[in-house]
Amino acid sequence: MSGKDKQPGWYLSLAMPNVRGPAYAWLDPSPIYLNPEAMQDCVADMIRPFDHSEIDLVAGIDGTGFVLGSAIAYHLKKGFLMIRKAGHLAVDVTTVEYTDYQKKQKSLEMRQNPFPPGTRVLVVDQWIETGGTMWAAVNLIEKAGGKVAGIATICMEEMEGAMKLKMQYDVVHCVPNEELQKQVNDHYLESFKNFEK
Ligand SMILES: O=P(O)(O)OC[C@H]1O[C@H](OP(=O)(O)OP(=O)(O)O)[C@H](O)[C@@H]1O
Ligand SMILES: Nc1ncnc2[nH]cnc12
Repeated sequence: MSGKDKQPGWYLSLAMPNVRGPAYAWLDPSPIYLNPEAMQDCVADMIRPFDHSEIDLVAGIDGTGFVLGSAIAYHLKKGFLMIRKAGHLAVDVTTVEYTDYQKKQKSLEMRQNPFPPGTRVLVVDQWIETGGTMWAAVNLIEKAGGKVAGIATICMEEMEGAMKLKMQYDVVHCVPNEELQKQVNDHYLESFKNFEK
C-alpha cells in the first residue's frame, strides 16, 4: 500500500476476532506483527507524539507487551525493562497484585532496583482493556522511584480504570477516530466481517 492510500490506523483491520470463547481476549492483534508494513506503522504511531529526549528507558509487560516494547526500545536506542507475570524472575523482585479483563487475580513482578531514582520510563503493552494490568505496572515503576514518562499501546478501551490512566499520564494509542473507538468499546470491529466464512 502506498503512503497516500493509507488511512490512519489502517493496520487495525488486520486484527482477528476471537474464535476460542470467553476465556480469551475478544480480538487478536498479532497479525499486525506478521505484516512488516503494519508493524512499522504501528510502532511509529505509538512513539510519534512523545518527546523522545524525555524517555530514559522502555518497559514492556509480559508477554505481548514485550513485542512492541522491545521494538520501541530498539528504535529509540534505549534499554528495555521486562515487567513479568509472576514466577519467572530468578532474582529479588517487587510484586503487585491486580485483576484484569479475565477477572482473575494475577501478579506482576519486576526485578528490584532496575534503574536509578527519577528514571523516566515509557510503559508499553499490547492492549488496555480494564486498565488493571497497566495500573499494576505503573505502581511497580513508581514504587521503584521511577517516573512514568508515558504509556503506549495499540488500543485503550474506554473503561473506567483505563480512563483514569489517561487522566494521570500521557497515553498514546493507535485508534484514529471516534467511530473506531466505539467499535473497540463494543468489542466488535467492522473489519471482522472480512474474517467471516
Ligand atoms: O487492561 P486489562 O484488562 O488488564 O487487560 C490488558 C492485558 O491483557 C492482555 O494480556 P494477556 O494477559 O491476555 O496476556 P498476553 O499479553 O500474554 O497475551 C494485554 O496484552 C494486556 O497485558
Ligand atoms: N489483546 C487483546 N485484545 C483485545 N482485548 C483485550 N483485552 C486485553 N487484551 C486484549
